[in-house]
Amino acid sequence: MALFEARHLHKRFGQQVVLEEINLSFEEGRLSGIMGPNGAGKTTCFNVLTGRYKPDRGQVLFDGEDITGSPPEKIVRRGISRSFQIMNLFDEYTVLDNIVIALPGIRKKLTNPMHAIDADSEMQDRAMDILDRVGLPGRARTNSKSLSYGERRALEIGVALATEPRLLFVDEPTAGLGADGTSRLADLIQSLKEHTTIVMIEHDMQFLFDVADKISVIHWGQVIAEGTPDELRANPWVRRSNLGELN
Ligand SMILES: Nc1ncnc2c1ncn2[C@@H]1O[C@H](COP(=O)(O)OP(=O)(O)OP(=O)(O)O)[C@@H](O)[C@H]1O
Repeated sequence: MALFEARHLHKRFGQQVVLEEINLSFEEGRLSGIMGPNGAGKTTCFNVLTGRYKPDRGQVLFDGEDITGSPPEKIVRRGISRSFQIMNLFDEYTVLDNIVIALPGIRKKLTNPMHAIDADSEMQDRAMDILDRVGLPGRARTNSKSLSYGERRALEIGVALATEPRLLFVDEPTAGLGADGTSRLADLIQSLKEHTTIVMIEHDMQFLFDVADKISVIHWGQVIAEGTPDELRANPWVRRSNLGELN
């Protein structure tokens, strides 16, 4: 059984049907990619899958349970986390504190998190482990506003990992990164894949084809092609389409 499934999702905004009939399934331990032309509805689909929008029809199942229409905070508690396309960090806090305040249980444990964080060595250790995973251990005490763009993206993924998700949704992680940043991010994603199930929207097809185990192409509100990177490279529609350079 797939860890996560979307069945017959339909979503419209006013008269505009954005998701017509979306069916997706994501296997545990895999990296699943979603691609498609601009405006195809990829982010809307993520918003429905992670509880930000309710679908007009259809079902979302996580680990066999129906989570359709559950609010985002409930979905996070079930083990689904999301790293946003738009940066979502506390700029005035250190890199380490950004992770600590995302850890589960922090709000319960400390009445005033920012004042007591330094005294809580268990939380600090957990946060340092996450910074190790995302390649930022040397930046723990740096103010997050001083990070480079690529480091911010890595920290954002760290914040999403802090909730200890079983499933991590990542929206366009390479957006705004140069060649070096993209290559570092590819290494990071490859190492995260070993422990976390990931679903990723990505425009950079070369990047996606390098890291994904399976890719779904969304167009006209439907999944129009699906398969391994090799299968998709051979797919006549994908080859003919103007989605990007597949080589
Ligand atoms: N909250 C909203 N209200 C009205 N229309 C919306 C809303 N969110 C998205 N849309 C519309 O839905 C369509 C799909 O947008 P969406 O952002 O999901 O596409 P996308 O595939 O993620 O695009 P891109 O690749 O450019 O990020 C667009 O026409 C957009 O204007």
